[in-house]
Amino acid sequence: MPSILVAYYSHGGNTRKMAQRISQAATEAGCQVEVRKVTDISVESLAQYDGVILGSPCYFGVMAAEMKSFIDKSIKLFGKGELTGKAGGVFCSTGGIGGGGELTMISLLAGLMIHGMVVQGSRKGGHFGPLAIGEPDERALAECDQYGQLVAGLALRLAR
Ligand SMILES: Cc1cc2nc3c(=O)[nH]c(=O)nc-3n(C[C@H](O)[C@H](O)[C@H](O)COP(=O)(O)O)c2cc1C
Repeated sequence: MPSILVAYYSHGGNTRKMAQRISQAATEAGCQVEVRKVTDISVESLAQYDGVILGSPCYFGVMAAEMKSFIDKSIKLFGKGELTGKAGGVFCSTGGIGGGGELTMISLLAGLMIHGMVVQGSRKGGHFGPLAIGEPDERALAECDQYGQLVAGLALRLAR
């Protein structure tokens, strides 16, 4: 069974709620999933998973500093390509439409892609990943469900 880490930063709880919902959906889709706050884990631990999903609130149009610091520290895994070929995905919580949520997700995706990860997009809803405006509502939670299933499906196909 492929393993997935959902690693997030959250101060107010909105991004954490998305992380939990994505985790639940990916678990139901057949993966073993762990949810962790980025400030509680080491970057070295990333290497043990088949997939990694990163989530951050949008702060001043970009990801939170705690998440950027975590991604920067992942340079330790870059040299040997320890994340290359793994499944990846992202999500974001923002304060308002046009507040930088998509920019935040694209920069999160860049972090995964630069490691050589295979990232999941979406035809429906948020194309770059689930995006919540404030506390995740039913629309955002449905996107989290769909996205958790998609990334789990990707991890399952890559593990074959
Ligand atoms: C320091 C800070 C900067 C923020 N900057 C933005 C911003 O540029 N655009 C926006 O839409 N929301 C912004 N917000 C709002 C947060 O993205 C939003 O409240 C989010 O849901 C917080 O997620 P959390 O509950 O997981 O911490 C900012 C919030 C804080 C605390």
